[in-house]
Amino acid sequence: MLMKDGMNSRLLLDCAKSCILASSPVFRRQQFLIRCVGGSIDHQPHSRNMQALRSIEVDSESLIRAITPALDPTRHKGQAGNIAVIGGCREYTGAPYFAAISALKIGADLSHVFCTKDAAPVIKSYSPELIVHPILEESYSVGDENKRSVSSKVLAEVDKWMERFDCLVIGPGLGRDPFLLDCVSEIMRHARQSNIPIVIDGDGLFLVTNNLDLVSGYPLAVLTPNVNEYKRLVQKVLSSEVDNVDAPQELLSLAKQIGGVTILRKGNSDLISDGDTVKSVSIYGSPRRCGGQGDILSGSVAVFLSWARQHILTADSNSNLSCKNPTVLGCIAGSAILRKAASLAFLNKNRSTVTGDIIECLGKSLEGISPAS
Ligand SMILES: NC(=O)C1=CN([C@@H]2O[C@H](COP(=O)(O)OP(=O)(O)OC[C@H]3O[C@@H](n4cnc5c(N)ncnc54)[C@H](OP(=O)(O)O)[C@@H]3O)[C@@H](O)[C@H]2O)[C@@H](O)CC1
Ligand SMILES: Nc1ncnc2c1ncn2[C@@H]1O[C@H](COP(=O)(O)OP(=O)(O)OP(=O)(O)O)[C@@H](O)[C@H]1O
Ligand SMILES: [Mg+2]
Repeated sequence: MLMKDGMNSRLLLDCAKSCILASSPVFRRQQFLIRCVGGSIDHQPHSRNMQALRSIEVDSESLIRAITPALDPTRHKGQAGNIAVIGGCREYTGAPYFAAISALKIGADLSHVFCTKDAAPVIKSYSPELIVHPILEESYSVGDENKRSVSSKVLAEVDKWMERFDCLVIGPGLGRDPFLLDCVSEIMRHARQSNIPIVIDGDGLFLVTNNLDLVSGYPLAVLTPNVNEYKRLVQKVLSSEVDNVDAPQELLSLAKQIGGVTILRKGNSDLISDGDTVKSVSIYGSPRRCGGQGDILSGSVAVFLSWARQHILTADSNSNLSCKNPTVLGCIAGSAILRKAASLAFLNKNRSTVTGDIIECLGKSLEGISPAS
């Protein structure tokens, strides 16, 4: 293995782990299967693409060390982050929980969930750590004549808290009920007026793809599409099918076309662009694809984005970060921490790894890069 300039021992350890795992028959079979279905699900099957990805790979560990705040005894509750997840309905209670608890496990001080009335007791029962607001309503529980008043009530409830949040995560487990999505559109408009960053995932992406004006031209918006969500976004915005040969260029065009929002395209490498620059995070994660990993990512990105914003505001001009966009920095850091946690969880649990196991490794994953003391 060649030692590159500046490659530290941790990176070498990562490479060594990757090599050991890459030589295992199960993992090789997995990679083979992924390549077989290549074009449609994987955005790095082509050698041209792989070369391009290598050239835009970032040193995520240095970046994480730079933006992670010290555990300083002079700081008070809230200064390390107050995050709100808007999601959780009759069908889905796991996704908002995963996103909100991940924010706390990364190091945010407070994590809220705004969900439907049915989902709230369930989410509360998962964890006393979360602050759960049972305020959203779906069409089945609201008569047509009440829609306007219910909608104003929902918005007033969220507005009471809005200014206190460092970032909103909109969409994990939100569902697709039209009335609920109308209310969430209003919440997004208010967040935007207050200059609060928004991470949009899951059903939030379903909403935004059909209403691009909600995020278009808002530099504090982050979209985190998975393979299906990305396909829908490309079809809608670029009026074409996904191009797996020149993935970075396509992502750049997409982000630019939506007015400079930041997009994190999830896959075997995570690709990030704000329409100006493209970065890749390819550090080894896990071959396990259990549902919920995207939810961990959205909660993690929200915290790192808030920290990056704080860092940029307070750092002197000598700060040696090559990129100064907090949304891009948040995406890089969130992706790297999730992938490291997934790899740690997989080392212990192998095929039985589930999302909860990965969440339990988030702290260790960050500690390995930026120790608390
Ligand atoms: N433990 C949990 O609680 C977890 C909950 N999760 C939550 O699940 C939600 C969906 O996220 P996902 O990742 O399954 O969406 P995705 O890959 O686009 O779709 C897959 C296929 O399903 C279909 N489809 C989806 N919704 C539909 C609907 N309402 N009605 C009809 N069809 C629908 C979809 O169809 P299409 O959109 O292509 O028409 C596609 O074929 C989201 O809120 C997420 O946060 C996850 O985070 C995992 C852990
Ligand atoms: N093929 C892959 N190889 C390695 N890692 C991957 C692969 N696909 C996704 N990941 C990792 O898993 C994370 C979540 O991506 P995924 O596509 O599972 O999101 P999702 O479908 O939105 O998840 P969720 O089930 O939470 O909705 C990505 O950020 C990436 O780090
Ligand atoms: Mg998802």
